[in-house]
Order: sequence, then structure tokens, then C-alpha cells
Amino acid sequence: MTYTVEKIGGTSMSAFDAVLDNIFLRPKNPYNRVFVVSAYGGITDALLESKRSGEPGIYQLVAKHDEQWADAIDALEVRLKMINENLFADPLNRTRADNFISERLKDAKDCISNILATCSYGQFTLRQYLPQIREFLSSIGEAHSAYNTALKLRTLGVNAMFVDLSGWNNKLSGTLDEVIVEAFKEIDVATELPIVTGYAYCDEGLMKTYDRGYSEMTFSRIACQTSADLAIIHKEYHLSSADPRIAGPENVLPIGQSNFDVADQLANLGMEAIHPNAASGLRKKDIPLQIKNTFEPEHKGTLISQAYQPDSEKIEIIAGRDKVFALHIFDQAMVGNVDNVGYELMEMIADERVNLVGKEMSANSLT
Ligand SMILES: Nc1ncnc2c1ncn2[C@@H]1O[C@H](COP(=O)(O)OP(=O)(O)O)[C@@H](O)[C@H]1O
Ligand SMILES: N[C@@H](CC(=O)OP(=O)(O)O)C(=O)O
Repeated sequence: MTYTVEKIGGTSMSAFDAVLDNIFLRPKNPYNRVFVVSAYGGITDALLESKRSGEPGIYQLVAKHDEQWADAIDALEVRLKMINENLFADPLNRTRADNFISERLKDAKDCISNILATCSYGQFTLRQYLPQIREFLSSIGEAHSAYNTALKLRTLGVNAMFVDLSGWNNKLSGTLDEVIVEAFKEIDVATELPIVTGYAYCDEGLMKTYDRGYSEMTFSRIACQTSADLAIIHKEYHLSSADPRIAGPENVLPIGQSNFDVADQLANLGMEAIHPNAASGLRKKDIPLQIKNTFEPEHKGTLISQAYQPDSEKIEIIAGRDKVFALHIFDQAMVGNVDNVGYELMEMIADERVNLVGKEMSANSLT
């Protein structure tokens, strides 16, 4: 039987009825699958800052010493409980879900208040605590969605278990891979359905290392560490010939098959559809990656695999990014020395943390 590791994106999680019918309850046997879930759409934005506009969330308010951070936590609590209300009709489970998230938010509030109090002494600066604050705030979104999902599935008779990798109450330690191996030691996927938090506490710092969209890293590493036969990402759109939000869903076509080379090119352009680092581990372990549209369960979506090697060239996908600049350097004195100049230039670009998408050189110029 095929063993799959699957990830459900935040936009899909917000349409939970579709997720239940089209993903969780669709097959006769719900097991032999592991699910990694993202926070409901917009929640990580509220915890940190908006991914698109940069509008400050709780983290940015704390970082700017803006006292409104505590009110922002209260407002988020109301929002998260509204999600619970829509999910749980029965008061018992709703209270359970509410208590779980209230406790996390209370802990977060206490912890931030204590840190701020500590930082009122000259020897301590907030800057040194900010990375950890960012990590633990992000984990709240995925703890909420994973806890709710496991609870909901149990009410429907599925033996779902909440796998909390957030490191909140347990002393997780080690690299992302080590944390995953430890968590999966005791799980029997044949009889249990693990619902794993997309945020995972690890020594390298998930947020710090992989930034937004980090759930795909947790997903990809779980697929590699537990040797999945297939990795599946469930998304709001099919992986399409262009960004459906820009070109319009009616003007784009789903990509039927692709390979990891194409995925790498897309990642290099920062295309949002797959996290840049998620595909590389799967490629090494030869685990195919299927990208499916949550709302069209009968559609196979896109299969990204090593095996797909088309023999004729064609344009499959158009991707782009804004704020791209070309730096063109021309100097006849560079003839015979372009390599050295290029090396120094690359160092400067890396120092300035500029993302390089391509490089061209000729005898006397560099772009
Ligand atoms: N070629 C493409 N196909 C599908 N989506 C794309 C493509 N290029 C960019 N996107 C964007 O990726 C977004 C989905 O990414 P993401 O925010 O990670 O969603 P999710 O919440 O499902 O994880 C879509 O809203 C879409 O605008
Ligand atoms: N919720 C996190 C992690 C994530 O992977 O989300 P999504 O699957 O919605 O891109 C974020 O917004 O960054």
C-alpha cells in the first residue's frame, strides 16, 4: 500500500469542509498517510507580519516596542476562537479547542511580558531575544490548526493524533531531521493518522533558516526521513502555467507533469507555489512530489518526478518576480580577468544579501 506524506496549505485549511471531504475522508482507508498542516490562512500574517504587504503583526509590534502587541494578541484570540466556533458545533469539543489555544496565547503573552521586563535592564537587549520570539510566535498558528484537525477527525471516528513539533511543552532538541526521527519513533501509521504541526522546533530555527512557507520544509523532511512513497502538497490552485492570481485562473492551465529541474528554476525565481528548499531533499531520495488542488480531488494535479524527461523542448510555465535589477559592468581592462572580477562582485552581492537570479559574462563585461 502506498505510504504518503501530505501537506495542506493555509488557504486550503481555511476551507476545512473541502479539506475533510476531499482529502481526509475521501479514501476508504484513511491511514498510511501523514499530514503536515499550515496555520489557517492569514494567521501567520497576524502573528508576524503580512507576507505580501509587510503590515505589522504581533511580532513586528513587539520588535518596535509598540505597546499594542498585547491588544493584538487579544484580537487574535477572538479570531482563532471564531475559527473554532465554525469548526465545532458541539460545546464540549469547542471548549477543548478554545482552552488549548487560550493557554498557548496566555503563555506567549506572559513570556513576551517577562522578556520585555528583563530588557528594561541595561545589560539585556530585546534584539538578542527577537529571533526566539519570532520562532515561538509562528508556532502558535500551526499548533492551533493541527490540534483542531486531530480533534475534529477523532469526533468523526478517525484515529487521528496531534503531533506537536512546536517544542512548546516538550523538550525537543536537535536538528530538524533529529526532531522528526524522534517524533515518529512511536507512531504506527497503519493504525494512526498523524496530524503534524507545520512548524517544528529545531536547533537551526525553522523560521530563521527557511522563512515563510516553512511548513513545506517540515513536510519535505518528514517525507525523506520516513521514506514516503509519494509526497503530496494540497493547495488552493493547481500548479499552473502562470500565477493564477495574476493571470486569472481561467487563463492558466494545470501542469500535468514536471521534473525537479523545472521546480529548481521556479524556486530560483522565488515562485511561491513550492518552497525553494522543499524539492531538493525529495529529489535526492527519489520521492515523487504531487501537487494537488484541494477543490478538485478527482484531478491528478501535477507530478514532479525524476522520471519525467521530455525529449522535445517547450515552454511549460511562466514565472517572474518584481524588483529585479540588472547591474551591467563594462571595462576593456577586464579582458582575461573577467573571472576574478566576477568572483569579487559575487562576494559583494552575497554580503549585501541580494538574491541573485542569473549571471552573464562576455570578454569585457559582466551582467
Ligand atoms: N505557477 C503557479 N501556479 C500556482 N500558483 C502559483 C503559481 N505561481 C505563483 N503562485 C501563487 O502561489 C500561491 C500559493 O502559495 P501559498 O501562499 O504558499 O499557498 P498555500 O496557502 O496553499 O500554501 C497562489 O496563491 C498563487 O498566487
Ligand atoms: N503558516 C506559515 C507556514 C506555511 O508554510 O504556510 P503556507 O502553507 O500557507 O504557505 C506561513 O504563512 O509562512
